[in-house]
Amino acid sequence: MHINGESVDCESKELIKVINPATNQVIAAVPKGGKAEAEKAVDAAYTAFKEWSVKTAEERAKLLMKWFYLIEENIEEIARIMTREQGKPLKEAIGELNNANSYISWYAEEGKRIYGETIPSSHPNKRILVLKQPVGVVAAITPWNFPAAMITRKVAPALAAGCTAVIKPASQTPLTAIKLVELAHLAGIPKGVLNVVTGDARAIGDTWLQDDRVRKLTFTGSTEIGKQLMKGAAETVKKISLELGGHAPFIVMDDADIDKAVEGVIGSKFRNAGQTCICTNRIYVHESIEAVFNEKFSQAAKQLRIGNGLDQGTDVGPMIDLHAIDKVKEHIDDAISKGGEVLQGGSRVNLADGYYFEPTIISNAGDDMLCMTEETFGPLAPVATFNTEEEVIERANNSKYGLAAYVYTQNLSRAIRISEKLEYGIVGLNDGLPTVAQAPFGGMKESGLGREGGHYGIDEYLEVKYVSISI
Ligand SMILES: O=CCCC(=O)O
Repeated sequence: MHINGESVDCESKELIKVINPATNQVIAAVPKGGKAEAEKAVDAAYTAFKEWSVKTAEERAKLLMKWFYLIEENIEEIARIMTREQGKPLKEAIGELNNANSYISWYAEEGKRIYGETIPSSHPNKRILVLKQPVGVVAAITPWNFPAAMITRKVAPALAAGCTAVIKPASQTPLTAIKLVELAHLAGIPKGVLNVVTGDARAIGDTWLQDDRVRKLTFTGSTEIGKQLMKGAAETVKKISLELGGHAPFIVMDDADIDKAVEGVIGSKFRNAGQTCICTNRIYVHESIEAVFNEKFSQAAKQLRIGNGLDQGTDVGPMIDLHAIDKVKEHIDDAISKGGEVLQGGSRVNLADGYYFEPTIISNAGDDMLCMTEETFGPLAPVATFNTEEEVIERANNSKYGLAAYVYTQNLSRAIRISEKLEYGIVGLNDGLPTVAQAPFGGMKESGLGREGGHYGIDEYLEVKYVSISI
């Protein structure tokens, strides 16, 4: 762990094993921190806030950019760490790190543009001045599927805004987080500004929820845990951002460029072995193009090479663990029992004791199937058909989730109509990979609160204050 600029152990001396999902081998162990370590991290962040928050944005940007360049210089090494603890192919790990780093450079600049406002007063002898100020200590709880990007997406705007942070990375993927924080210290980011505590999620999370010095909680993970954190944060009325579950529909209209749609859905569905919150979960294809779409989609999925992410040429790595595999199997069994037909894949792959699963396509999907109503979080692509635009919009919106949706069409009016009607925070219009640092990533309904990325993303770490001046 890293607390107050130092690499530290935990009081209990207990350890958590880190397992490579490609081999099921233990590759490292990290301290199992708890309440004591979580408190120490907040002590450090709270103390560091006093000096960090009054630095100029320019000074903070210089340090953030040094961190950016160190990540860039060490990208291959960090990517290997990520692939070994998380499983994703090395090329995806490098892609994630470039994306993660782009949040650091983007926010290093954006921190310089935290503009206030002056508001004309209704009293002739008054002036109103609006200030934006850092919220204070930020607690970031991050998931295993993006071990770097989910951290920088939170802490880059937080630090640029003048906040300090305590991070709890997922127990499956703490090594990338530790490496990133080590590099931050090497870059000269002062001690206490960025702290990482590994260990018991419940003990650490509860400690931070109860601590009123923590003024902001930011979390990416399941809707179930997000709801618990939201309740916990209410005790001390913290600001919160939640990036929760998704159940993305991928709509292919009859006028779509089918090759482009297939390319889009392959990326959107199978990257990270289907384990991203904006992965396509259910596909709706116009009934007139079903046969040709399914043929091309199956052919493309068949080309994907499954293997250890460290091996050259691997397209799809292992899933994170057995639990993840079981959920995919459950969704496939349920779909088959309800009339689904397996066009491609469908089975676990026995390779080096790892958690591999074939990219799987199921046709004849019905709205009553688990995979059409719940987030699968794995490489399963159910394809359903539809007849009219109104019908598909209604079916796409019929979900408690509202994170990302995808639409493929070449008709401009239709593209705009559908994009406006989809109840989702992100719409990929002829675009299967919409995530970038300058755009406001986030969900509607039970997919979350707040936005990460773009100028919206820094507001999450700022308080608005107005000064009423009588002259
Ligand atoms: O899983 C959530 C993040 C997905 C992305 O960054 O595109």
